[in-house]
Amino acid sequence: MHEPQASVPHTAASSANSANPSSSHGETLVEVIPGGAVSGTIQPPGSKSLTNRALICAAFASGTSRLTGALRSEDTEVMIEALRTIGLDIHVSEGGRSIQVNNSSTRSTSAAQPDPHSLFIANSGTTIRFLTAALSAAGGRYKLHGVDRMHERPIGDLVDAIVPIMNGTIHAESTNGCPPVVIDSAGWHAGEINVGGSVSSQYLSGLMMAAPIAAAFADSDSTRTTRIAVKGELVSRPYVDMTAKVIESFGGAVTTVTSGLAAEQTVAFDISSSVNTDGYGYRGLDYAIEPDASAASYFWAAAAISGGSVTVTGLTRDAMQGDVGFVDVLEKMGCELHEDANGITVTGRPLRGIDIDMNAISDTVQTLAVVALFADGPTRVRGVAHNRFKETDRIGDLACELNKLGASVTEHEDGLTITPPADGIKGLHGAVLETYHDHRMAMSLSLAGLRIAGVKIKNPSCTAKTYPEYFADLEKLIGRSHHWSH
Ligand SMILES: O=C(O)C1=C[C@@H](OP(=O)(O)O)[C@@H](O)[C@H](O)C1
Ligand SMILES: C=C(OP(=O)(O)O)C(=O)O
Repeated sequence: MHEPQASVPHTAASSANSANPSSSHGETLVEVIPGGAVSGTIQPPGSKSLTNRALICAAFASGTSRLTGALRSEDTEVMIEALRTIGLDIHVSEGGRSIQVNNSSTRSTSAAQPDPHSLFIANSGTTIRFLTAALSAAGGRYKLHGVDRMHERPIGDLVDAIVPIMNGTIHAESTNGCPPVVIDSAGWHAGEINVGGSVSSQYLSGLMMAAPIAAAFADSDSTRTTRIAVKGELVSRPYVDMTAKVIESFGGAVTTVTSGLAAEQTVAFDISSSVNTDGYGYRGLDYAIEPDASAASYFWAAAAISGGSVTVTGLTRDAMQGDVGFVDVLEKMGCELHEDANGITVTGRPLRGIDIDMNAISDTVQTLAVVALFADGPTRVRGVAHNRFKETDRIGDLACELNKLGASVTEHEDGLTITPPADGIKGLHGAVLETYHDHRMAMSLSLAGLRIAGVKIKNPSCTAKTYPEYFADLEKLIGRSHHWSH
């Protein structure tokens, strides 16, 4: 797998609502046809973050684990393929929703292996960060590499955190501490870990999940507690709380420490695990995965933009994913919310611009930015400097594309201000928009087409990273076809 591949539908070309193809430059474009209020009920596929966490824990758990409601997409496929490469027996069924991880097989994590395992992880941040930590703890020789953009996404803070506690060598090969990552490890030794948290929370999450793996491979201890302290700021905090919950489901224990820390340490986590008789730090189990809350943001946004009413089922405020908090952002903008045991409904109302810190829910910034085009005044997004290190620069590139639609978007070091035209929607117009191989750019920008004619999204198959069926699902929800052109 080298370039994202999507099973995208080409249905609209023959539909009554579709227009004629408007581009013939050899590129695929998708255009959502403007129409009325979007109302309906939908359930997105499983959470990427939970699927990849559960896969890591299951791979180092005793016995068999069965994950249900899992996500099948490029980001989870590269994780599964990497785990198979090191010897895991993984069966995928029910269209990817069910994943069985059998741990009766022998993992190939011996430091004596002659050649490093070559693990291709495309552009999956969770996969490379979680595996770097887990495999350095398990021991063995690996080279983790991906697409060009992955080799520009930082991992230096994670490598620097591992060096002092690992027996062996680990280094990031590209400039500025970016992948490929080369590991030659005989496992971790005991000791406190310090990690930077200002670029990505995934480093900390990876180390937390790796701690029970390291304990399992230690000769002497059958129980071990590892302290992992964060130096300075910690971004995307809800993902760390999610990590703690997954670790606990698979048999570990996590305690949050906020006092008695050294200078510069802002928070620490004590991860405890006991190694069972099979020699694993985790215990296999049946594990149900929530629908993806970041994916849900597009459908809630569709209601907000169009003045409709959309229910996303399978997600409530009790969800483990912080991104369900996106509904509160929409409420702040004027939308109405309704929650019951079944899910959360957003009903669109006249939208007002807001000033909001989105550090905790940064994957929904692009969704919000598109909703903000239709508000009565400017929206200022703060606290998301880390969005520059994702699939693309999600501040600069986002501002560039929104400006093409007629809004006035200013870039700040930590976010952006989206100012809709003075004459509102009349001042917005269609454009051909770049997606920068960023699934969230494609999914969010396409929503502008719900109310603006001629919004054409380039290379929509990049949604395969986390949501291969996105445009098919959107089409079902909005009840009319979008139009494809080549
Ligand atoms: O831990 C996770 O599952 C994730 C953490 C976030 O990354 P950062 O911590 O880099 O913000 C988020 O953007 C990503 O999509 C998934
Ligand atoms: C940032 C993202 O992914 P990752 O960091 O896991 O590649 C994302 O899915 O928006």
